[in-house]
Amino acid sequence: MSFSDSEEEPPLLLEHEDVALDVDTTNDETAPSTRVPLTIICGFLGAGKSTLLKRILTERHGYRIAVIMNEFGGTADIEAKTINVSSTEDPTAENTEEFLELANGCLCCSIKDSGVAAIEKLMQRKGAFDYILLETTGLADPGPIAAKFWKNEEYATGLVDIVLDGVICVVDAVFGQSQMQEDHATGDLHIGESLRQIGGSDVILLNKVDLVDSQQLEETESVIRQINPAAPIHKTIKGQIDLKHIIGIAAFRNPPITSESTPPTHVHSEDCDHSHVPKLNHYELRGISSLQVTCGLLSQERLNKLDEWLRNALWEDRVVGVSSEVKIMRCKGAFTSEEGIHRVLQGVRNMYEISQLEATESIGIPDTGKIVLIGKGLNEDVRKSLESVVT
Ligand SMILES: Nc1nc2c(ncn2[C@@H]2O[C@H](COP(=O)(O)OP(=O)(O)OP(=O)(O)O)[C@@H](O)[C@H]2O)c(=O)[nH]1
Repeated sequence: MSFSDSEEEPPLLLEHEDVALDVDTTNDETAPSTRVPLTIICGFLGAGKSTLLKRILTERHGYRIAVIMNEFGGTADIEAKTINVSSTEDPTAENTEEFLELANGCLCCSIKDSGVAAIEKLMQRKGAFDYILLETTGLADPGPIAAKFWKNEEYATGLVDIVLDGVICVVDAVFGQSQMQEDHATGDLHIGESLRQIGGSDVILLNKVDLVDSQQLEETESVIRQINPAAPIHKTIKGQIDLKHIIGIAAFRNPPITSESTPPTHVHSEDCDHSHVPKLNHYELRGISSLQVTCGLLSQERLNKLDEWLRNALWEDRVVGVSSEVKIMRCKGAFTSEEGIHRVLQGVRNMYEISQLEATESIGIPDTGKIVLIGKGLNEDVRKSLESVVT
C-alpha cells in the first residue's frame, strides 16, 4: 500500500471510442451548448476511491476530467498533495489548496460542500470539462447527492449543463463483508451507509482483491448481489479498470422505473411518493467523528512513538491515558522528519502503513504535518494523547 506506483503495470492507453462520452446534446435548441456528465464515486472509508481517482487523473486517456474530492475530516489536502504530480501552471505546486492542474489536462480540487458551487467556479475559471468525477466522503449516502444533479435544471448555468451519468461504489474486498454485516445488524430504521452506497450504485468496483482469497471474494460478491442484483461487479486492484466501465455509462439517461420495489438506481427526491427512511445525520448516528492534529518536524524518537501509538490504537483499540474505548476506522497523515523526509500515513481499520516519499513525490508537501483520524470515541483525551506524541 504505497503511493509509489513504480511496482504497478503501466496504465493502459484508452482508445477515445472506447469511452462513450457522447452525452445527449440533442436537437433541442434551448439546450445549453455543453453537457458535462458527472459520475459520483462512493464507497466506505478507505475502500480505494482516491486510489481510483488518482489513477484516472494520471492516465493518458485524452479527456479533460475534473475530479472533485469531498472528504470527511479535512483530509482532502492530504489526498491532493499525495497525488504526486506537479502542476503545469505552478511546478512547485505551492498553490494547490484550491485545485491542481495535471499534465494530462485533468484537474483535481477539494471542496467541503456537495460540489455545485465549486464546479461552477471551476468552469468559470478553467472552461468546460469533458467529464466530472465527484468523490463523496466514505460515509456519504450517494442518493441525495445524486438527486441534486439528476436532471436538475438548476445546475444548467447557461454555459454548461451538468448531467448525472452514474453512481459508482468502491467496495473494500477486505472489510466490505463485515461492514455490510455490521450495517445490516443495526436493527433500527436506519439503513447503514455501506448498504445505501451499494444499493444506490449503478456499478460496483470490488477493490483490493489482491488482499483476499477466492473464498472471501466470492462471499463478499454474493452479499453485494443480495443488496444490488442489478449493478455489474468489477474486481479491481488499486482501482485498475478500463474507464469505459465507469464513465459514460449513461445510467441516468432514462428515467428510473418507479415501482413498489424501488430499483437500485432510483434517486430519492422530495417528489417521491413512497416512504423514505428518516433523514438522519449519518456521522452522528453512528457516533463517528474526526480528529485532526498538526505537528512540526518529527524526530526519529517521535516517529517511533507515533508508530507505537498507532499500533496500540489500531490493534488494541487503546490509547495511552484514555480509559474509554477508541475505534479508529480510518487514518491519514502527511508529515516530515527532522531530516526533511516526507512521509505519508495511510490506514484502514487495523491495517496501516507509513511510507516514505521520494524527493520527486514530495512536491507540495508542507513541513507542517497533519494527522487525521476518523472513528468512534475520538474525544479531547485522545487528541491530547496524540498531541503529546507528535508535538
Ligand atoms: N493492496 C491494495 N491496497 C489498496 C488497493 N486500493 C487502495 N489501496 C490502499 O488502501 C488505502 C486507502 O485507499 P484510498 O484510495 O485512500 O481510500 P478512500 O476510499 O479514498 O479513503 P477515504 O477517502 O478515507 O474514504 C491506501 O493506502 C491505498 O494505497 C488495492 O487494490 N490493493
